[in-house]
Amino acid sequence: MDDLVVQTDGLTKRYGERLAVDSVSMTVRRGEVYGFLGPNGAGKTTTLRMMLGLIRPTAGTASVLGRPAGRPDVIARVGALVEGPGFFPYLSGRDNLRTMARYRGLGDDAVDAALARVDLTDRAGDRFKAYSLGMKQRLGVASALMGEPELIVLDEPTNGLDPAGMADMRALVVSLARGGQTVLLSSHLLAEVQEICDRVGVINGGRLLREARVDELRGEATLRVRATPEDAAIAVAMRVAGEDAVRRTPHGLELGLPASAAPALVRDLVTAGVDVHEVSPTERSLEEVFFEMTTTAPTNAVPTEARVS
Ligand SMILES: Nc1ncnc2c1ncn2[C@@H]1O[C@H](COP(=O)(O)OP(=O)(O)OP(=O)(O)O)[C@@H](O)[C@H]1O
Repeated sequence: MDDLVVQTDGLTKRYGERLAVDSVSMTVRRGEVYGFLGPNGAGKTTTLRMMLGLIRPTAGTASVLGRPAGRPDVIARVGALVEGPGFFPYLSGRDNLRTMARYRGLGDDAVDAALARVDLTDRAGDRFKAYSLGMKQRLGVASALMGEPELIVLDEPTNGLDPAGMADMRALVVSLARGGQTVLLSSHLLAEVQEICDRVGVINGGRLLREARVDELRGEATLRVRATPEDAAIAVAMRVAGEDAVRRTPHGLELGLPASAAPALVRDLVTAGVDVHEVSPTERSLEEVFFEMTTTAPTNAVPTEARVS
């Protein structure tokens, strides 16, 4: 389908005994920022390398822009920064990019546009070896952006950056997607993924545990309410939110309502003679969801009862 930029089906990579990627089926849609999320060693880089045609899958398939991964006509439409490109230390940033641009059949205009995009124009004449880590990282991203590729694949793009550099990189990724490009990035930083991604695939132990929109993963927002008498509060809450959307917890009531519903709810509670002590919106962070997922989901580990002691 045209709006599927990446589609993998049962993608698997085995290194000897180690199953680095275990039957991953994922989809990246046109124009989105897709976060490939997982702890160190989860299988992110290996999956990305298979998508780019850098390594062969042991089993399964990956299609990119509707074609089998790694075909020359696809490579030209994909920009990637996976495990850092090799830059020449004694060449300037601009000359490094020019060398790559020639190889890809691109002109100097593509180099200048990419340098401007990552805010490196002023320092483009400096030797690569004199760049800070953040500038090196930005040059790497610039190399992926040359030629306005339809899909940009970035492996841990904020790795090694300071907080300001990370914020710049996030803003850049968001602006790329706004401009119509599709971005697939891997990260182990949940807060980052939560902030900039539209959809995420969560991978652990080589397995794709879940693929969903960030807001779906986090679940619906709820309102936590402490009010007395509680029975009267429950009656009002059920009328406002519906019977199924009211839960009694040790910390008070939890209602399946967004924060915007709080003022009207408080008015109704007070009108019914209920004392309201606290109303606070609660939203699970992706970190909580991720932690739940990676600690409760089945893994490749041998079940305890099957172990021989
Ligand atoms: N060439 C290789 N030979 C053997 N094992 C490998 C090879 N490449 C990766 N692996 C193993 O496959 C597993 C997945 O590695 P991968 O680099 O894909 O993880 P990752 O999610 O990208 O981790 P990180 O965030 O640390 O980069 C790891 O256990 C790793 O040791």
